[in-house]
Amino acid sequence: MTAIIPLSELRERIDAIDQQILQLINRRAECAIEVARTKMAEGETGSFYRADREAQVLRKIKELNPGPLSDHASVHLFRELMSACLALEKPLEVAFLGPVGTFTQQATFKHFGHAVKGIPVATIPEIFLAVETSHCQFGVVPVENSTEGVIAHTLDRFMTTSLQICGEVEIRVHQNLLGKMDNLAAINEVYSHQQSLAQCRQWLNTYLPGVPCTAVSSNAEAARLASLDHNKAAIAGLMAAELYELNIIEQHIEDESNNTTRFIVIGKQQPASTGLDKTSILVSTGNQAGALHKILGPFAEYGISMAHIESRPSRQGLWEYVFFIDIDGHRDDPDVAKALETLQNNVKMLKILGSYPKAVI
Ligand SMILES: C=C(O[C@@H]1C=C(C(=O)O)C=C[C@H]1O)C(=O)O
Repeated sequence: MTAIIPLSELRERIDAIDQQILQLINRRAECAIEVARTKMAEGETGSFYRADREAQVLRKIKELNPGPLSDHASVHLFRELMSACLALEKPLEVAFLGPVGTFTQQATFKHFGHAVKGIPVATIPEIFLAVETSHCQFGVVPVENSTEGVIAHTLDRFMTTSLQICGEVEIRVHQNLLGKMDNLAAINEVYSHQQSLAQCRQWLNTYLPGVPCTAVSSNAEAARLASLDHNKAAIAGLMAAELYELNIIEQHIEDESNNTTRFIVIGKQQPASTGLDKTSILVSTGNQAGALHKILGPFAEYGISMAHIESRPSRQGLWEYVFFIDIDGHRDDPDVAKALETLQNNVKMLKILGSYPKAVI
């Protein structure tokens, strides 16, 4: 058995290591400041943030991590370190679906770290607008939920925007029943966003049968309303419980245990290829026979996997549809480029919504 080391000695060791870490992270910060100066000298005017470089840094940390810290913990520490280094220049401004306390805010911090300046915005179209008009450099919007499917508002906005998808984030969504009361019997109404109500439908039918459920603009708004009335409950994340000082009446009330929401980052940047990327496209075929075959053919020909396909009404001709498709790879990767070129000739319209690194954390 190894000898027990006295606590005082261990604390001395930790203090000495902390000093070294502090010096090293500040040396790293100085490098990041130099990177910004170099980028400026090369004529960069926009943000110094680079989605592709950040993904590569985090992947390297995962690869090199010797333990005992988990990969997850190491990557999160470095996520925050990079975020703080980047903010030395000027914190990034990122619009998210507000108010504060939403899952979209959680996704924003998960992707960019906590040194960003998150700007809560009321609706999904307004998030697009904030980035289009350069009020914010990036925006974060929900795009699909594993229980409830796609978020139509987000997909529809892609038909007209010139913004690019620059990243993706996934959040395991746990729903909770929150309120000022301390038992279910006191509840005469439940507020939440319609997606969250849908994710908890069975639970609500079982434990609060007959209690009216009212859809509001966000989970955080539901929590705010619940904080005003002792008989109203909200379904929301734990961040909202803390923010609006609500009791957690019941945790994890989502019907599906793997309930996950995927968010995307929108901006004006086009991240470079990292070797582990995704490309999202929008395709319209017109109302012709064999349309789907014409879309899928080029991907099969060049051996490209498709991660997702979703159809939405085009809003132009009756029964005309557009397809939102996610494929593996970057638009600059040779096989992807060839497949997209072939596809372009097969369809009425092809819009590349963005190539971006696959989520690392
Ligand atoms: C330092 C750079 O700029 C930013 C800061 C990074 C970092 O701290 O590692 C990484 C990518 C950029 O968001 C860079 O481009 O390398």
